[in-house]
Amino acid sequence: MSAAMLELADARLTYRRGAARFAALDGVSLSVAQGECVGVIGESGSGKSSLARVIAGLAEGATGTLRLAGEAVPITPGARRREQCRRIQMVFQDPVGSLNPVLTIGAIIAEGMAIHGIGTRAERRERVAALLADVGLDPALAARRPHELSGGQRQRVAIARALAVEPDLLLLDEPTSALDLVVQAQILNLLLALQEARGLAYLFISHDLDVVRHLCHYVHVITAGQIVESGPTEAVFAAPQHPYTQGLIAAMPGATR
Ligand SMILES: Nc1ncnc2c1ncn2[C@@H]1O[C@H](COP(=O)(O)OP(=O)(O)OP(=O)(O)O)[C@@H](O)[C@H]1O
Repeated sequence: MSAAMLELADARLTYRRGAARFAALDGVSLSVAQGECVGVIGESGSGKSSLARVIAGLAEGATGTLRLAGEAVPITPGARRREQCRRIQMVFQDPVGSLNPVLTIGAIIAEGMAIHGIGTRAERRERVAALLADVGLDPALAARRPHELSGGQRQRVAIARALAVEPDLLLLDEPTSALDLVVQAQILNLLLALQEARGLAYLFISHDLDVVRHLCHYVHVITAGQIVESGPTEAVFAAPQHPYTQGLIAAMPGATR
């Protein structure tokens, strides 16, 4: 196994609930190697999105330590250097809400490259066309706007936008949950192919156990802001140790009870 691309240690995030404090993340540690897909599974409210937000540098008040390829990266929003932000990109669940409706697809994909000073305007245009082809879309779609695309096409655009700035780590937060099953399978296969071609590290967050089983090498199970079980995906699915994991797997459609 190659050296860790992402190392997160003792991540904590609390929210205020009236006068009380509530721990959405309660000491989470995990790592992802280059070329590896690590899954995080748990039910709604277990802390999965909070985890993604902390790693992406979007969670005010988060504590813990984060390293990318051995380099310390601040965990607090606003403290990261632009170059550090570039290296971690996120793909969200909702491909409608995450794409700016007034921009063309080409502008959406090129925006990050411009912010990070990648290429000239002409080079960026060329790169947009290549990225659209890489994610299985017609480069002519660059001139369209998000509302003219299907849900699956929009999610391909979101992936192209993330890849445009050449990240080391992709944070995938329920990237296929809003899609129907056929399109979901196509997007998962695309993610697998892109990972193989580019050696990316993926942190894949999902409540969908089937999807995680299909895609991830290693899996963490989270509940109430804590990881309660971790292991190679097949081992965890074949012989879950923690009662919470056992319950999740027993509740899967098609599980033998
Ligand atoms: N801004 C916020 N203020 C207060 N509580 C919050 C906030 N965001 C999330 N929470 C709470 O923190 C806990 C973890 O939320 P989080 O969104 O991380 O869970 P999740 O596993 O991603 O759930 P889902 O799959 O439904 O998105 C939940 O109990 C949620 O209600």
